[in-house]
Amino acid sequence: MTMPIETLKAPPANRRRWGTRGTAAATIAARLTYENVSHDYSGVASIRDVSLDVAPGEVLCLLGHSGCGKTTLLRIAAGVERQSRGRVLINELEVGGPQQFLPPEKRGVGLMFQDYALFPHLSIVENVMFGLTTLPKDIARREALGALARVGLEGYAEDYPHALSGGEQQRVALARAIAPRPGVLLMDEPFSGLDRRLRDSVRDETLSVLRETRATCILVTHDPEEAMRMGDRIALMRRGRIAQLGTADELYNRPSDLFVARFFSELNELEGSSHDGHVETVFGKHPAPGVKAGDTVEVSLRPQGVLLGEPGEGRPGRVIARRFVGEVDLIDLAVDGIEHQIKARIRDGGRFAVGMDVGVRVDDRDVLVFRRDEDSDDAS
Ligand SMILES: Nc1ncnc2c1ncn2[C@@H]1O[C@H](COP(=O)(O)OP(=O)(O)OP(=O)(O)O)[C@@H](O)[C@H]1O
Repeated sequence: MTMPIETLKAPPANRRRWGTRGTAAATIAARLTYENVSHDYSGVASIRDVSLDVAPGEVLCLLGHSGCGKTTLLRIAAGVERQSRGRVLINELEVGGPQQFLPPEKRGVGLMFQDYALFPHLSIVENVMFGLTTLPKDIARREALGALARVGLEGYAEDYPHALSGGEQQRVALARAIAPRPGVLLMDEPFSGLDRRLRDSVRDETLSVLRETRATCILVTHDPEEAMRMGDRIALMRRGRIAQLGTADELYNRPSDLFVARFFSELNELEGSSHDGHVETVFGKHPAPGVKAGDTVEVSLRPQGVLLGEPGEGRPGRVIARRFVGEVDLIDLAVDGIEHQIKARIRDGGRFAVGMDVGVRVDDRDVLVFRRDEDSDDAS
């Protein structure tokens, strides 16, 4: 399509900037609680007995593969979906459950969706005023302009959504979500429509707006890095349940099972024998607190924990393939005593040419040991 030349002119520099930090209107953060919530769609379970307490002002990331129930859990808190069992409470008041069911507009909950859901026929400021219908019009307009100023777009108040880039529309959607000062803000994949280059700065600015508003926030994402950057805690979901709840550090360094570990990193599988307090692999002994001799164990090795050196420095190995992927090289290795190839992520890996003999050691912090659980598998 040919665009008229005047619509192609570059945006003024200040249009790319967000507003002044510290100027977003603060809210009274609320506590959001799910109590044994389950949900079925036509008899098929999508949420299974989820209990979760989100503290006032906390940013909690709901993380998981497609179809694991993240959006459904969000919709249940918003009141746009009615759960089959269990209760949702805001500040200890039942807002969805057997006693009462409050509609979305009565819950003090703000929503922000992946597609931003701006109304094309309303101007930017009218879009932001949309959730402020209980206020007199002049006050609603002032609040909306204040929220737009915080995201750096007050100069575009009278424009229409189609004139804005995807990143700017995202900022309008954020302004609209915070303008009514919700106690709880629910965000469904709010950055997924943005290109990678823009995403990092938009995430940081959004987080800073969230901190200023002090709203309690649940943010849905399928991207582990995003969850680690944004969340005070992460709830990793699997098939309608919470697989693990904790800080990024806890989930990454102390994953409760292989599913959680695999979500955050590619893994090499190793044969290992169990002993009291440690396991033994071709790379030697690795600490494994809680493991007893004779336990059936699954041993995995993160590619970033593979250390390469001169032949003789560790287990004999050979470089089979190498690919430079930016910050690291991905190296496939044949290692003496292991039938399958081992993957390594190596900084400055250019010195390891294909065919070269190397010595292979491992960093024990990247050796993960799980006692085998008969029910465990890796599906979402
Ligand atoms: N309106 C619906 N009717 C029937 N089944 C549904 C409906 N909405 C969701 N489901 C099913 O419920 C399960 C959970 O869906 P949900 O959208 O909550 O997952 P999700 O983790 O948000 O996935 P995605 O990341 O792809 O959005 C899926 O199996 C999905 O097919």
